[in-house]
This record gives sequence, structure tokens and C-alpha cells, in this order.
Amino acid sequence: MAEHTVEKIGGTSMSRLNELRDTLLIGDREGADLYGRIFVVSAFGGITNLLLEHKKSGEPGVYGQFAESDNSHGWHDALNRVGDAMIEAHSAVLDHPADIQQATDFVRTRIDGARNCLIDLARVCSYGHFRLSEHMLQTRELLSGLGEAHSAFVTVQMLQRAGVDARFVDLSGWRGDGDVTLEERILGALEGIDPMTELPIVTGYAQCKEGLMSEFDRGYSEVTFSHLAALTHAREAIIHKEFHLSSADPNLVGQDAVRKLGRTNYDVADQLSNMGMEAIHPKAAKTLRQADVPLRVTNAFEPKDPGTLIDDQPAEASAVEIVTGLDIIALELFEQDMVGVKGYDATILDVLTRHDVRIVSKVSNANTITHYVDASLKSMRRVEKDLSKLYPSARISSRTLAMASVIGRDLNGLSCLQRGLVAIAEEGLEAIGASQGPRNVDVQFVLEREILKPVIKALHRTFIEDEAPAIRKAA
Ligand SMILES: Nc1ncnc2c1ncn2[C@@H]1O[C@H](COP(=O)(O)OP(=O)(O)O)[C@@H](O)[C@H]1O
Ligand SMILES: N[C@@H](CC(=O)OP(=O)(O)O)C(=O)O
Repeated sequence: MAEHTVEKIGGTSMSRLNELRDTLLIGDREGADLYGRIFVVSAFGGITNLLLEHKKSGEPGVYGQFAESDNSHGWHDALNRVGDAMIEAHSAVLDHPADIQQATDFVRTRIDGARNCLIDLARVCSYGHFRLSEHMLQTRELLSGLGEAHSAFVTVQMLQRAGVDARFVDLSGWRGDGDVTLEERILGALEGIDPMTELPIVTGYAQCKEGLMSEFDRGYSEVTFSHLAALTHAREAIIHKEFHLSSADPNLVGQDAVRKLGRTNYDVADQLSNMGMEAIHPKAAKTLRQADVPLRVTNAFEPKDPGTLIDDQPAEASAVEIVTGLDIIALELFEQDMVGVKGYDATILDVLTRHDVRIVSKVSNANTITHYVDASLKSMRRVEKDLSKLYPSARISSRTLAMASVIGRDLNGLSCLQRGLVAIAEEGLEAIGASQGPRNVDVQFVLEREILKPVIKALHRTFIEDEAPAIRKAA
């Protein structure tokens, strides 16, 4: 295999699967043109949130309910809700009643199977020798796999109905052998499949010894995708999204105001994922980079547009590429005795690591260390408690804030920090903090949460909409 591409479809686009059939998946392709592609699919939008927990709000899904409940049956209702949402999702994209019926039967079988497994697990764990807490990771894995098995199954049905030789490749390990590595799981499942004459539709979730969820957590389908591309030496790895990878969120600043990136590099992709904007899962980017497989991000609904190529190359000229932002919490530790004493930073990092808190950025002075983190207030309370035990005389606080960021492969000579602050001020708004590192690939503005959106719009206007490409500084 060398001539094929490996292509991933995210959840948001999967929810419009019928439109994808008429654009990306089939469109005007015929005969051999339909093949030479391996698709890796995510669950339909929102399904993984219902199975595990909401990606943004943290609201518990089946997993969260099962993990929390001692005897209550909250997770049963949650599982019913996922089943209903799955049926709703496929009923919206499949046309033929027979396909809808088969997909519904598939959902019922898998949901009932998972339910029985969880009931048995809870029963076994009612004996003192077995602890539910020791099986939570496997439970999380079992539940995750339901979403992608469903979406891949539905995709195959839709394509087969349209006369395409599509093949369901289920990596979810359903009732199968659990003792294989990710590589063995992928290669084993592809054995005997010729992607030049069949269209493999592969589940974004892959059950494996390493534990896809425990190692990579949410966004895992990109990990399966990147490994599949690397292992099969794909010609190109392509991520299909709802929009082009754009200069800002099209839903926020408007589809007409944003520009397609066209070209960027892994450095920018790393900064984006640090800002919670998953252009690509950082571990997936690493796999592709190391395997020397080029990565492309496209708009799933515009299959003729080449989209954005991501590689290791520096920019030809300095320019702002993306404006983005996220909600953060500022964890501040102020201690007068800190001056000249080492070790505070290391101790704080230790506590943050223990509580699995993701650090977005940091700033410090003589007696204050501030970490800007992406975490819930609940976990910050635990962090604060641990820190006040270690530093009883320190003043420790967590404050909910937001951060806007201006990112580009090369921002040299553009005075982004200064011009960004002016743009914010001209909007009648104010930044609480701002910083730019000497490597000059991003500028960060710390803000009150309620002004994040207007600030992103103002920054986008200054750096993208009002900036004619011709006056950008030449390299
Ligand atoms: N710079 C950006 N370019 C494109 N989409 C963005 C950007 N920033 C945020 N988004 C948002 O990301 C959302 C989800 O994108 P997509 O990657 O298609 O979803 P999924 O993760 O389900 O594949 C889009 O609906 C869009 O609003
Ligand atoms: N659906 C899974 C897997 C995934 O990667 O989805 P998406 O490609 O929609 O982010 C999740 O939300 O974690």
C-alpha cells in the first residue's frame, strides 16, 4: 500500500453524513476514483459527550454517572439517552427505511451488550474482593467504542446503498481479543483489505493493550487516524472539518470575514492545541511528523479545495495566521518570603501535575507566581488546598479569566503585542495582562471572560481583515 490516503472525518461533519456522500465520499467520483482512500470516522456530534462527559462543560454522561453512582440507576437513563441520540443521528442521515432499521438494531445490540457488561461488573464488584475503581478505565474504553462503531456502521450502510464497495472495519474490540497493541489491532483489521478496490470505513476508536483513552483521552480518533496513516505509509493524511482551518472561528467572527490558512506548520498546530482549538491532536501530529506523512486539513464539504497543508516548513513572510481564545483560570500564589528562594515553582508544578491540571501559560515576578490553567474550579479548590498546606503563609487564589491569542509561524516585525493592545483599547476594552516570547510565534492577552469574544473580533479585524497581504513584511 503506498498510493492511498488516510482521511479522518470529525463528529461535527459526521452529523451531516448525507451531505458528505454527495461531496467528499462520492460526489462526482466513479469507478476506481472512489477508492484509494481509507476513512477513519468519529462518532456523530455530541455522542461521545453523552457516553463519557461533555467535552467543554464536564457534565457527566454514562461514564460519569456510572463512576459516581453507588446504587442509583442514573447511568441506565444516561445509556438510554445515548441510544436515542444515536437512533436520531442515523435517522437524520440515512434515506432507506431498511438501512435505518438495521442501524437501529445495531444500536440496540451494542447498547444492550454494554448495559449487561456494566450490570455484571457492578454485581461482581459488590463482593469485597473486586473494586469498581480498578475497572473504570476499561469501562471508559468500552463506552467510547460504541460511538465510533455506530457511526462507521451507518456510513458503510449508506455507501453500500449507493453502490460503493464500502467495508466496516471495527477496531473497537467488541467481544473480541483484548490483548493486542494498537499496531496489531490496526494491521490485523486491515489484513485482506485492498483499499484500491474497497472503501474501508474504520472506527476512530481502537481497543488496544495500551488503552487509547487512558493514553490520549478525548480527540482519540485522530490518534487512530495518525497511526493508521503512519503504519500503512499513506501518501497523505487528511483531516476533514466542518470549515476550512480558518483565521478565526467562522461561527464567531463570521464565515465571510475569515480566511483559509492554506499553509501552516506543526509549530502553529501546537500553539492551537495549547489554546484548546484542536487543529490536530498534538500526539497525532507527532506521529505523522515522525513518519514523514504530509498532513492536510480540508473543508469536508468542499472536496475540490486543497485546504491547508501542515508541514515542518518556516513561513516565507511574517504574518498573523490565527486569532483564537479560551476560558482559563489564573492560579496565583503570592508570598512575600519567596524573594530569592528557589523551589516554589517546582512545588506548584508538582501539585498541578498531581491533579492533572493543564497549564496554558505562566508569568512570575519577585514574589508571585501565576499559572494560567485550563481546569475546572472544582479541581482548582483541591490544588489550592494542597498548596496552602505546603505554604501556610502564602496568599493563594484562583480567578476565572480568558485568554485571546494571536498566532503565526513568524510574527517578527509585526509589533503584534503593541498593535493588539491598541486594538483592544480602541474597542473600549482592557487587557489584564499580555505577553510575547522572544521566539515570536504567539502573543497572549489575558482578559475578563465576558470580553473574550469582542476582543477576538477586534484582533481579527486588525490583524487579518484590515491587513492587506501586500503590505506584510517580506521574509
Ligand atoms: N480557526 C478555526 N477554523 C475552523 N473552525 C474553527 C476554528 N476555530 C474554531 N472552530 C470551530 O470548530 C468547530 C468544530 O470543528 P471540526 O474540527 O469540524 O469539528 P470536529 O472536532 O467535530 O471534527 C467548528 O464548528 C468551528 O466553529
Ligand atoms: N468522538 C471522540 C473522538 C474524537 O476524536 O472526536 P472528534 O474528531 O469529533 O473530536 C471525542 O469526542 O473525543
